[in-house]
Amino acid sequence: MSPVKVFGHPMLTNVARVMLFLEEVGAEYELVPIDFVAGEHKRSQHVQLNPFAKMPGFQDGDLVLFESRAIAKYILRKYGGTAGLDLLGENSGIEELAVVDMWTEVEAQQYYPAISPVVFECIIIPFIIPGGGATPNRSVVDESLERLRGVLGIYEARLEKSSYLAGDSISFADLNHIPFTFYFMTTPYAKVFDEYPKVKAWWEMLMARPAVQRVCKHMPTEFKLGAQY
Ligand SMILES: N[C@@H](CCC(=O)N[C@@H](CS)C(=O)NCC(=O)O)C(=O)O
Repeated sequence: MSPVKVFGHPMLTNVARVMLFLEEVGAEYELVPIDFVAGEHKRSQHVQLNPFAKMPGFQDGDLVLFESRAIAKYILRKYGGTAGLDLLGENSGIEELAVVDMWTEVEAQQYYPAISPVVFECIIIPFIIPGGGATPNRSVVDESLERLRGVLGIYEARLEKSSYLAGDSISFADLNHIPFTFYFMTTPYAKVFDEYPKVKAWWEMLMARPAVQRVCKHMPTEFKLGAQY
């Protein structure tokens, strides 16, 4: 049977998220490149897969999905059992499952809104979006860093009690932090994490995972104006 297909560019955060979970479960997949600089994601062929004209698109036979976190859950439900990975906590009790769900929401509702403006201002707008080049908006960056410090303080307290956010085993909630944090760590503000030793150690544990390393090698750590990624 043909492998599942991921449509997008592997350097993009939400494409990387989907690839990460495919790599974690060891599933076979095909990455179908989309030239976003040329606006290929806005053309009808891609819009049939993702009506919001965003990446990734995802196809498994007749099933077409968009929204990277939902795709990632599908991947874990389809292949996680064979891989012996219960990252969603579905084989545990409803209490453990609820804790994974809670920290998964924290990533999407608290962490992502705090960290992403810094990544947008420092990397995505100046270097990746075609026609970029704008310098970072200082007040957006400062406000986001303040918000991020608030979130990281809560993570620090949590990680004093357990190795990972949802307990002593790694979960979906932890791994969802990879794509944006990876790029944040290439900004001049990476040292914010040094203020939170438990968070820093947790991040290093996540980065040491072979699947994470395989996906992150497609994500640049240096950015230049006019470079083709
Ligand atoms: N919530 C969506 C966000 C998708 C998204 O914004 N993808 C970005 C790449 S990481 C994109 O397609 N950007 C191109 C554009 O907005 O034109 C998801 O998680 O899949």
